[in-house]
Amino acid sequence: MDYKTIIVGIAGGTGSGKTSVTHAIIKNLEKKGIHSILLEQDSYYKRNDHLTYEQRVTLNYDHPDAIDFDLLETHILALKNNKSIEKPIYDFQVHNRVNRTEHIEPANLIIVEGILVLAIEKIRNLFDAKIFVDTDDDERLLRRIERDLNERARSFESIKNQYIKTVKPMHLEFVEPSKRYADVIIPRGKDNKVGINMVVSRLRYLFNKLKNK
Ligand SMILES: Nc1ncnc2c1ncn2[C@@H]1O[C@H](COP(=O)(O)OP(=O)(O)O)[C@@H](O)[C@H]1O
Ligand SMILES: Nc1ccn([C@@H]2O[C@H](COP(=O)(O)O)[C@@H](O)[C@H]2O)c(=O)n1
Repeated sequence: MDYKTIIVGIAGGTGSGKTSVTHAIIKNLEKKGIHSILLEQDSYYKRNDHLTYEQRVTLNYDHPDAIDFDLLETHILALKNNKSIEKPIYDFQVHNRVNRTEHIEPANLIIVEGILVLAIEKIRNLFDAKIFVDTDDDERLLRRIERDLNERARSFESIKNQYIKTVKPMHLEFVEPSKRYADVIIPRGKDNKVGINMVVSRLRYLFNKLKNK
């Protein structure tokens, strides 16, 4: 293998534990002196400045068209070519990007996390390792309800309506079928310490190979 940069994709349904698993991987690698950078698919939701808040609330945020995958691809390729990027910042409470960005410097290890990152062919093809976090639907839903109530300023009614109208159907159409592209499936999310440690070991191996070239 001839890596200049290692790019890892981490997908899974909403509430599956992708973010928690990703942070566990990053933390474990950091302890071993390996710095990685994270691109969250959520940061790449398209701007909807032309819509009112009431209109933005009703959008389908689980369909691939909601996300600017062209910009995500451009940013992954820029980092791979040793160039810095300005990562967008998304605000879930107002359903829109904010006017600030986060400056990200290149690193040898890039992690791209999000519900659809394995579903989109041109993004999937950029990954050296593809991971799917697999958690039971009922647990994912319970976690999502709790999180959206506490962290995303949503009402129970809005969470329920969104789940039935868009989240569940898009999960069945796009997210769940993308599991077939994964190299590694991590059941149960962050509680699966063995699975996480195996991924960390593999990434350390690839990183050391890259460093010693
Ligand atoms: N194993 C777990 N047990 C209990 N709560 C969890 C677990 N994993 C994640 N959570 C919680 O569930 C919510 C969603 O987890 P997160 O890692 O953000 O998932 P995702 O990024 O897939 O939506 C968060 O509030 C998180 O703290
Ligand atoms: N304005 C928005 C944008 C996205 N969502 C939901 O976020 C979910 C993806 O994030 P996870 O951390 O759960 O993977 C996705 O299922 C969207 O429905 C939203 O509710 N509002």
